[in-house]
Amino acid sequence: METPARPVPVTILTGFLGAGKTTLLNRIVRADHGLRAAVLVNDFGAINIDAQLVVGVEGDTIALANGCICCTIRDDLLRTALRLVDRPLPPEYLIIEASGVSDPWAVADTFLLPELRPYFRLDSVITVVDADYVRQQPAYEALIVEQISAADIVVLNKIDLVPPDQLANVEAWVRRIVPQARIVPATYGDIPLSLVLDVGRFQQRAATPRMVAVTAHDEGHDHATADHDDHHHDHGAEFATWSYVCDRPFTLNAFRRAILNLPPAIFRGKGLVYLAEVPQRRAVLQVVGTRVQVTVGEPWGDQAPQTQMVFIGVPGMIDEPALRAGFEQCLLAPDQPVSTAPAASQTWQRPAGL
Ligand SMILES: Nc1nc2c(ncn2[C@@H]2O[C@H](COP(=O)(O)OP(=O)(O)OP(=O)(O)O)[C@@H](O)[C@H]2O)c(=O)[nH]1
Repeated sequence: METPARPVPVTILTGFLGAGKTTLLNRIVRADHGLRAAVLVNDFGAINIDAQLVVGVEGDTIALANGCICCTIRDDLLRTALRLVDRPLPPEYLIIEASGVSDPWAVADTFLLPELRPYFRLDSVITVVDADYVRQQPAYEALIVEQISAADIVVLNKIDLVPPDQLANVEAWVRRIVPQARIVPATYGDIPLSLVLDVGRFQQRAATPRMVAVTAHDEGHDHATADHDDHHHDHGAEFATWSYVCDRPFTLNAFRRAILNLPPAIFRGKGLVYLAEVPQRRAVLQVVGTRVQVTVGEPWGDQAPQTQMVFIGVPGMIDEPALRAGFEQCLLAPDQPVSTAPAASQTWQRPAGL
């Protein structure tokens, strides 16, 4: 394999489940950057929903599902990256959306391996933070802090959902974890492209030792630092995923009930939904904590209508038969009438206490 004249710049998008990485990625790929970009999307669940939600990439979108590129399917990342540069027309830019459970240090490390180093240049690690929800995940705070600590740029997202004093608190908390990073407040990942692509921030800090500030749950008690070099663990122990696929349509009202009845142990859900009320279009489900969005999206096109959903939650607390039974009850019965009024996009609120 020939070494390219200019190594391909790599941007790693990271951040906890539901923070807004795919939303930001969509903005980046739709923007007018004129680059032949390849996009690599990693979903922790068995189905790669995110790759189906990324639209309009000039080059291509490659899905890496059923594991995390920082640990269980790290070799897939290495092989895929090598295949990209071996193409007759290699990409001019590579954007990687890591799964919401991944450790960005480990993803970055892969690009520093001797196999990849000649072909790629890490440009920056961008960590997307959900300003509304980030402090409400105490069980996963260590991972969230690790993701933030790897950032060259923090996109402080969802500022539309938080009052100014909460925003100031979250920003101060982020600043304590990663004092050297640039922090960019945003709504729906709406930030200038010049702040995220080809910014060369990774190199600037490459010489500094990798020390991660670990914060206590109690605000203001930031304490020791730790070296995270060998942190390639399997996330299977920390997160459980469950997927549901079905070719028959749901009715919207029953689906709404099933989603609002999801157990609190499930804090993330996403998928494409085949709804009887809008059979010709893909409905997109998004569950982040208590917030649920169902958006009526693009026509199914060549794809046969099919519900594909992934749910992520606390291991040992997801009753799969009960979940399956709940969704089977949403299926349209053969003689059941369907509302002729087309279903519009909806926002629902799950009960608090999640
Ligand atoms: N209100 C609000 N919602 C947002 C914002 N940004 C993203 N969202 C919504 O948050 C949900 C999750 O966004 P995604 O972009 O899928 O999040 P993600 O980080 O890719 O999630 P994972 O794939 O689980 O890691 C979607 O319903 C988005 O529409 C924002 O700034 N404000």
